[in-house]
Amino acid sequence: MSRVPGSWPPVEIEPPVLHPNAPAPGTDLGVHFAECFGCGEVEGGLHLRSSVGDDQTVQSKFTVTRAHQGAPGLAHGGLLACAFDEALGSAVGNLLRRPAVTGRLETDFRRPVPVGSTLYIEARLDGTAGRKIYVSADGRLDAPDGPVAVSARGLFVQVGIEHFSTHGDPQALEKLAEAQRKNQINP
Ligand SMILES: CCCCCCCCCC(=O)SCCNC(=O)CCNC(=O)[C@H](O)C(C)(C)COP(=O)(O)OP(=O)(O)OC[C@H]1O[C@@H](n2cnc3c(N)ncnc32)[C@H](O)[C@@H]1OP(=O)(O)O
Repeated sequence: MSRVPGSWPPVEIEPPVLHPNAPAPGTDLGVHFAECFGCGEVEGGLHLRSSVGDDQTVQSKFTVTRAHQGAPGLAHGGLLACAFDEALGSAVGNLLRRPAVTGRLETDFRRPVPVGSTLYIEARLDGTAGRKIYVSADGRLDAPDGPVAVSARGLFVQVGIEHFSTHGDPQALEKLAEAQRKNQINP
């Protein structure tokens, strides 16, 4: 359920088709990039942890610390949006294994998220339309069946791998690709 007006996805979509090498339900997805603010070992980062769920979902967990505050004792909304960007991106990257970036991210903040609470995020693939990949997620407080505190929906746009080398850090990208080849993760 969303408070954002308009139907979702906003265009006619194809059902998502999982990559043949997509990890099976239950697989721990680990860290996709050690310096990622969402899932890496970054000081003050979100340290979000994800695994594959059933029915084309990724389940993620993120514990709010004092480093994530906006108002005293409460999570900053922008950091919560970051957690959803990561969780949605993880669903796209791991289940479809198509290189993609966030084009649009909408968030509904429905309950305050206190420091010390853990957000249980379920991200699901909604559908694709050419290069456009539609995903959505709910984040529940302190338990997988807790009350929904934040909902999000996003459009990811498939890009060529040159997007990352042209606009990012090609050397770091090559190092990451090498590590992934060794671990046999991602194409
Ligand atoms: C295992 C991996 C785990 C990864 C987890 C990490 C998750 C974190 C993900 C991120 O945060 S990525 C970083 C934040 N995003 C960016 O930096 C993207 C910056 N934007 C761009 O680079 C370009 O705008 C973009 C690649 C998204 C699109 O540019 P393009 O020139 O390639 O495509 P174009 O603008 O023609 O858009 C393609 C389609 O998407 C649509 N589109 C793009 N942006 C849109 C938007 N904002 N709203 C609605 N539709 C949008 C656009 O209308 C069009 O629709 P049609 O095909 O129907 O014509």
